[in-house]
Amino acid sequence: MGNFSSSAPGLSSSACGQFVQDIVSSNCVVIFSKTTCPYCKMAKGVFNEIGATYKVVELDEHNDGRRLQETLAELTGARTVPRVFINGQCIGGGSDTKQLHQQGKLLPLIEQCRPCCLNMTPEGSGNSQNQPHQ
Ligand SMILES: N[C@@H](CCC(=O)N[C@@H](CS)C(=O)NCC(=O)O)C(=O)O
Ligand code: FES
Repeated sequence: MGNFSSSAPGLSSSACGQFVQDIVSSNCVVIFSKTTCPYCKMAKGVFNEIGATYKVVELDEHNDGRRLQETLAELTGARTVPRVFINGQCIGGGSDTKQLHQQGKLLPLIEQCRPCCLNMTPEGSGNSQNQPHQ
């Protein structure tokens, strides 16, 4: 038939919710982003600066990007990108990320993630002694 791309849903909205939950619970930092978005670049830049690894979902390259954006709007109260999650919690967008960093509050949030999920770069002074949990 060939017409299944017109309106056929990819992920259902509950599957989108599950997708988001899975990603944010298995990665310390997750950025839902669009490749062309300067605010998204700003958010990534902040995490690059502090040497934290992060998982990126580029909504403009994802088959279900629009649906995921709706899901994120429902979950976080804003349908803008980026939507940044640390340790399963949405901390807001790009400006919020930058502001938390300027206030010195971003790193403590990342440090609350389990150390096994935290990949700090070794060059970071004094931050290389994360003790693994048993
Ligand atoms: N202050 C917000 C601004 C984010 C924002 O305005 N994003 C716009 C694009 S630049 C957006 O997502 N618009 C809705 C859309 O693209 O669907 C932040 O820093 O995250
Ligand atoms: S600046 Fe345009 S998509 Fe974010």
